[in-house]
Amino acid sequence: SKARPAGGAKILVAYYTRTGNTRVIARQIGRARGADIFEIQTANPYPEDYAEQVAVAQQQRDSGFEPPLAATVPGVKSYETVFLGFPIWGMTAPSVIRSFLSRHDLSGKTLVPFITHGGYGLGESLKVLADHAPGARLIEGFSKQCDQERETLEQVTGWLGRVDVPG
Ligand SMILES: Cc1cc2nc3c(=O)[nH]c(=O)nc-3n(C[C@H](O)[C@H](O)[C@H](O)COP(=O)(O)O)c2cc1C
Repeated sequence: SKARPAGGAKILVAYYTRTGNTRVIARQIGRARGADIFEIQTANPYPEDYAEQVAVAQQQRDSGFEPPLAATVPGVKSYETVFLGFPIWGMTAPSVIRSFLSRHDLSGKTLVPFITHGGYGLGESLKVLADHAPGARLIEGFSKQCDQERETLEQVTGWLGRVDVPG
């Protein structure tokens, strides 16, 4: 646990990322507020392949599955404020965010979302937070459009189709 101003509230920054966009924001919040940082991870890794990941994410979203977490936050009770970060997947929060909220009691805490998306907005994600952390004080957070893996892959595929090299 990092040093923080005397009398300051204890802050946790918990985030999930696949391609690193959300991590950039998490680290900046951590630096600026002297907060503890926790990377949310699934016990079983998701597919590396983008198309496979989209299919898994959609299946887990539609079935309401909560994938097991690799680890939980030690001493979550001691935090007064939780910044919670994630990308938008299939117009909502990734399933692992529901797992996280089910496994950590955030009642009485201030919950501040920070969300990255590929251009289609926040979808159902704020409702997921309200439903799965009903005792938390959910305040307006931060959101930002970021690079999309799909777009990068399409552009690279297009470019490679035009590259005239042996092999
Ligand atoms: C499985 C999957 C589903 C996605 N679905 C959406 C979506 O519904 N709307 C959207 O705007 N972006 C969508 N994206 C794009 C991500 O939200 C965006 O690239 C985000 O910044 C990724 O954050 P990260 O680098 O922290 O993983 C999706 C990405 C993935 C991998």
